[in-house]
Amino acid sequence: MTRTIGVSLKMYFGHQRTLDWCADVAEIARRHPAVRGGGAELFVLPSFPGLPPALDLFRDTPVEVGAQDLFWEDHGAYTGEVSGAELRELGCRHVEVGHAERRRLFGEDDRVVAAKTAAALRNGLIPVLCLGEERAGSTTDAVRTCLEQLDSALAAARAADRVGAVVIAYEPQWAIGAAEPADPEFIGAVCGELRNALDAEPVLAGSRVIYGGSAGPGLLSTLGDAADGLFLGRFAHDPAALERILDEVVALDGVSA
Ligand SMILES: O=C[C@H](O)COP(=O)(O)O
Repeated sequence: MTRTIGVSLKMYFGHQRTLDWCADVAEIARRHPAVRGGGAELFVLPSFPGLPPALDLFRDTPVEVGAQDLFWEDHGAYTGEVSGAELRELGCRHVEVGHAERRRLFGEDDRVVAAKTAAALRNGLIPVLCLGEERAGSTTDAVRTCLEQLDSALAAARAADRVGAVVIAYEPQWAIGAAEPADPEFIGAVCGELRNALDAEPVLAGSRVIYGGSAGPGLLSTLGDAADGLFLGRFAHDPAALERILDEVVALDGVSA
């Protein structure tokens, strides 16, 4: 099974540190058996100014580069915004939509998330659609919240008949920026239900369900096949930690082979 491993650098690094991190990760990707053998699909989301140099640094690797946000229109008088059309023109493959921090700090609501998801798909980008409940509770409640968010996020793309493969990043909001991820059994239960929902819709074929929220080395080995991969934040800041996660992909492949 191929594991999808995404990293968002959020706004943690300055420009030079972003370039140094990308160069280190590109060097790992060039030689690591998980990446070379296709066991791991890696995507990296730096800040906007980091995109062109990151695309250059990863050019001779299979690592995909994407953005952390986009605007819902493709062109026009929208000071300060960046369109999906421009991201695609640059060579981006992914774009993150609906992260809890954008909802909480920038007032993005379901309508905005749906418009941005549609803009991503319309421009040939894979939305990394962040879903997750606000407070810790039962798996049933978490699944219900995520399915409602998924439905709402895809509404505008459905209306435009532009639905396609997405990466769902299941991120319980209470586990983001925490010391530990959610309980692996809990993660597996929610990701399993999200997988069932995706499988029920042929138009979403090729979609992935990955887990984010204080994910780091060790989690993937525990999750096994319960999720399609991880969406990493702080615990991928050290490239060596990311390499350990890729080692886990190799070990898991060995187990399932
Ligand atoms: O974008 C990544 C997620 O929000 C997780 O971040 P974190 O691992 O630093 O909690």
